[in-house]
Amino acid sequence: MSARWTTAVLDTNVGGGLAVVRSAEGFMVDANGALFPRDWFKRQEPDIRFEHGIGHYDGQPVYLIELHGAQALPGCSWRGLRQFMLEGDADTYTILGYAAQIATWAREHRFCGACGQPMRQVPRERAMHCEPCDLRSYPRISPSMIVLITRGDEILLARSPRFVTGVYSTLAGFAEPGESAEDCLVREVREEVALEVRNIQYVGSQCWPFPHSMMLGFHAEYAGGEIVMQPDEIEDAQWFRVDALPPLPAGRSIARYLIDLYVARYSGLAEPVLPR
Ligand SMILES: NC(=O)C1=CN([C@@H]2O[C@H](COP(=O)(O)OP(=O)(O)OC[C@H]3O[C@@H](n4cnc5c(N)ncnc54)[C@H](O)[C@@H]3O)[C@@H](O)[C@H]2O)C=CC1
Ligand SMILES: [Mg+2]
Ligand SMILES: [Zn+2]
Repeated sequence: MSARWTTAVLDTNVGGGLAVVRSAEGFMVDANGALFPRDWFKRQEPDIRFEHGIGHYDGQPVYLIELHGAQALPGCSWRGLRQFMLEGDADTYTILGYAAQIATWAREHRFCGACGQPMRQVPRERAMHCEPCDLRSYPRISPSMIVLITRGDEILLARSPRFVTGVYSTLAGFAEPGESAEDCLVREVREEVALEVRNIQYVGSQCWPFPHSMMLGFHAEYAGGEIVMQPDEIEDAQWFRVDALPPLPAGRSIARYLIDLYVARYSGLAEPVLPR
């Protein structure tokens, strides 16, 4: 959230406001950015799959419009959410991150998981509803733990084969049913590098809309064991001295924040601010 952006469930039958436009190719942008006058956009006869009213930006209603295909409009192009995370301003990224999660959920909950019938948007609530089953589906959020493990002037960083070449990051993993956040953290650390940790401290959280994680960030101290890398998941894991770190994750990630925070505290520098 920011001071300028608040989420809301808006009536799509009311005209006006702004639109963010999404397709499988990402979000539509032109020279003015990713927010379009909604009535103007609808006059371009887009092939709309669905529409949700998602919030207010500077008091103006904002709608998400999802298209069937990546139609080209003059002067417009498509840009992925990751690019906005890396390069966009914080407000635009927050709005599009939220829109992307609503779009993912709306696209994946068109039919009831119990009976297979089409679901309908519930007015004034962010939910899809199956009438015969009286079943509601809400946007999915997946809790994920992320932890920086330290050993004095060394920190543990690892590479997944999915990462950008050369980049090392903190360990992370999705919570399973039946686990506390701390249980999950201990299990993930054992699975990925076979180490034991102690003094688990919660640091802060971050929404990570790729596609719907809620990152819970922790710091933990090394307690024992030798690194054994999990096949397929972990390509490399090493202890790095705080003054000799490898290429790190993007500045807006909580992974980077956890690393920067520890390095700042260890070196007596000013502490960074957790990006939202
Ligand atoms: N914001 C940040 O700084 C960072 C965010 N992340 C995010 O954290 C999340 C977890 O990290 P990973 O190491 O990839 O997870 P992980 O260590 O649990 O392994 C991924 C595996 O978990 C399973 N999985 C996928 N979606 C799931 C879900 N919703 N619930 C339970 N299991 C699921 C799949 O088998 C997948 O291959 C990812 O979304 C990743 O993008 C990871 C590192 C940094
Ligand atoms: Mg992992
Ligand atoms: Zn049903």
